[in-house]
Amino acid sequence: MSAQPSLPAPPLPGVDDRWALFLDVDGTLLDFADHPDHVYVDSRLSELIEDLYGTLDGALALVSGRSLDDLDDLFSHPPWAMAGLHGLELRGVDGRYRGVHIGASRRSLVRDIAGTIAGEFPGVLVEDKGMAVALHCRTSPQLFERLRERVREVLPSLAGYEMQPGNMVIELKPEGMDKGSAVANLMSAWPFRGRVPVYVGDDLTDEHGFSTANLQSGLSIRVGSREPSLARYSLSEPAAARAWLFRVLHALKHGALSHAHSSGGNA
Ligand SMILES: O=P(O)(O)OC[C@H]1O[C@H](O[C@H]2O[C@H](CO)[C@@H](O)[C@H](O)[C@H]2O)[C@H](O)[C@@H](O)[C@@H]1O
Repeated sequence: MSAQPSLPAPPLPGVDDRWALFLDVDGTLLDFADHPDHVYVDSRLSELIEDLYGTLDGALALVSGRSLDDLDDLFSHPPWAMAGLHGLELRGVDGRYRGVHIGASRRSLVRDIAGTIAGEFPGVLVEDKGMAVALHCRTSPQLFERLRERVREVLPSLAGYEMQPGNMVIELKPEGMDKGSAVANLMSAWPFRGRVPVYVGDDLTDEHGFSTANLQSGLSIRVGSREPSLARYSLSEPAAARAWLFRVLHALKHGALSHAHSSGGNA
């Protein structure tokens, strides 16, 4: 497959632009670590998100493959809206929870099957996320394709579940929701309704978010260089995404910084 032309860096908002920000977490706001628990949200990042949330009158959401419980721990129980487990869990800015429910016996079946597969692949780590389970191979990336094939084999015994590949991870998750649906859902109500959706993400699951942003005349911003992508803009890495978000905050509050004063490179 031929490479896509390189994507431009995203624009900054004007002070009167009514953006709604949808931010993926791992690989976008946070640099990758070898273990899901080894990531850290420093005070600079949490203050940045808090400030953006206030400046956007609440129109900011995290959209992640992590569970809401995990996001609450990482971001210290924030007030902003969050979609967890790729949209299977959704909590609005009003604190109301809407989510898929999967019974205990099904959860334990999925967990058991994932545990069996991990046992066959030394180096693969199981992350139990409740109704979804992730099999991580970041420390043994050569296992990714075999792991994907093995998970594909067990899918017929897990009706209602689907395989979700990601960055050095293969997940088993209930069908029927994705990040794009979560964004569309949030965009249908206050404080998001009527704003321009701006979706920033790095992974395959974020393509659904890019699609929704594009459909709603918004901005789709890919972090990294994964191809192909529906994104129309790009930032090179999480550090560039964070630097761009600082400039977005400044632009919303005071107008865009001149190039000479902007910090951090992007695309
Ligand atoms: O949608 P996201 O917020 O990007 O979450 C996607 C997955 O992120 C986590 O896994 C990824 O980050 C880990 C920590 O850096 C890394 O070790 C792993 O290889 C990555 O795939 C999280 O653990 C998953 O549950 C999320 O689905």
